[in-house]
Amino acid sequence: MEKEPTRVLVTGAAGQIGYALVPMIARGLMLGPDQAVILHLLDIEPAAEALNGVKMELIDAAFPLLKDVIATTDVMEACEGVDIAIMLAGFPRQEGMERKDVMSKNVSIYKAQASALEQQAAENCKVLVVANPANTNALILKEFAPSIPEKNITCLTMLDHNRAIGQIAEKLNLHASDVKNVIIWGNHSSTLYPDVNHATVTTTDGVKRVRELVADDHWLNKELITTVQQRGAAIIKAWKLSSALSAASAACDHIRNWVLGTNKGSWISMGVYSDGSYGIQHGLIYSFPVTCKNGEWSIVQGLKIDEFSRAKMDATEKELIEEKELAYSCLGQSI
Ligand SMILES: NC(=O)c1ccc[n+]([C@@H]2O[C@H](COP(=O)([O-])OP(=O)(O)OC[C@H]3O[C@@H](n4cnc5c(N)ncnc54)[C@H](O)[C@@H]3O)[C@@H](O)[C@H]2O)c1
Ligand SMILES: O=C(O)C[C@H](O)C(=O)O
Repeated sequence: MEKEPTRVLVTGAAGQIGYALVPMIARGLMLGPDQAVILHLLDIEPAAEALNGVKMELIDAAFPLLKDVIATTDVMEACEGVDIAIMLAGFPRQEGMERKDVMSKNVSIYKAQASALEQQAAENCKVLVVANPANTNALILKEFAPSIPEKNITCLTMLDHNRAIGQIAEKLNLHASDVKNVIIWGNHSSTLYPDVNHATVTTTDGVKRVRELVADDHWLNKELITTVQQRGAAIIKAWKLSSALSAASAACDHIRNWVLGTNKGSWISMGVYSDGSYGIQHGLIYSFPVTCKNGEWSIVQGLKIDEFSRAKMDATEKELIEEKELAYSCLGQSI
């Protein structure tokens, strides 16, 4: 029997990540090659014509898995019955800005859209926030949509995870698929911590630890960390716009792993609700290593954390606590 189509909401769908992402979803890159989809595309009134253009192109591509496209500027209509919500809506930063500089514009969108999702989405809707500041937007969405289970609200750090893998693969002259189990801890910001202490590489001589194979602590503890932390800014500088195809691809990786499960022996990084694991403040949306099974993520437990890692994990936690305060003050509310 044919599976029911999955309804996928993409907010900010007329923007540049939206334009890269919707064909990936319609081709089955997010939910698999046997899962039909109905796309719900939302943008604001000034972008309505562009949104309609995206819809026209989706129809013209005649994707076999795409059963329908709803393109609207009405948030309540867009959220109706959705099983998955990819939140791109917001304003990207420009050269010279930190991601939290777009805070005041963007958090208010997440407060407003929280109640639409709460009222209209399917019961177990999975939410991925991509728009920056991603962790704090997700936190605001969670706080203003109290009936959505906390486990269903996540943010994207898979792009940073893939960036770290890409850098290690280049350094070792291997393919990205040979590298696994890097970790992104914390905030999707310039304080994020790419941890390679548990990462491994598959070589013709078997599985090796990244630290041993790279054998260059200066590169691992300094250059790699700074490159991943600053990669978003480097792309804005080079391309004049923020990353789009890699962000869209990472969003597909995040949802695919969450819904279909992580590969045996591998984890991914996801910004998720902290249950206090690794001493991180309860309730923050913090990036952890997670495995996924039966549509649920769980934080990988028991990893050894050295002093260097602890300090970096605490610094990015501290920034998230400050961002939470700033977000509430932007909304004119106290925590
Ligand atoms: N987490 C990550 O790894 C990551 C990676 C790349 C980009 N981003 C962020 O993703 C966001 C989107 O980036 P982009 O390059 O596609 O930006 P963009 O400006 O091209 O697109 C954003 C779209 O959102 C729409 N929008 C604004 N307010 C809205 C609202 N209230 N409801 C619905 N739509 C609304 C805009 O009209 C626009 O079409 C930015 O905040 C960017 O910084 C995050
Ligand atoms: O850096 C940005 O502002 C965009 C995005 O968050 C990225 O990491 O590429």
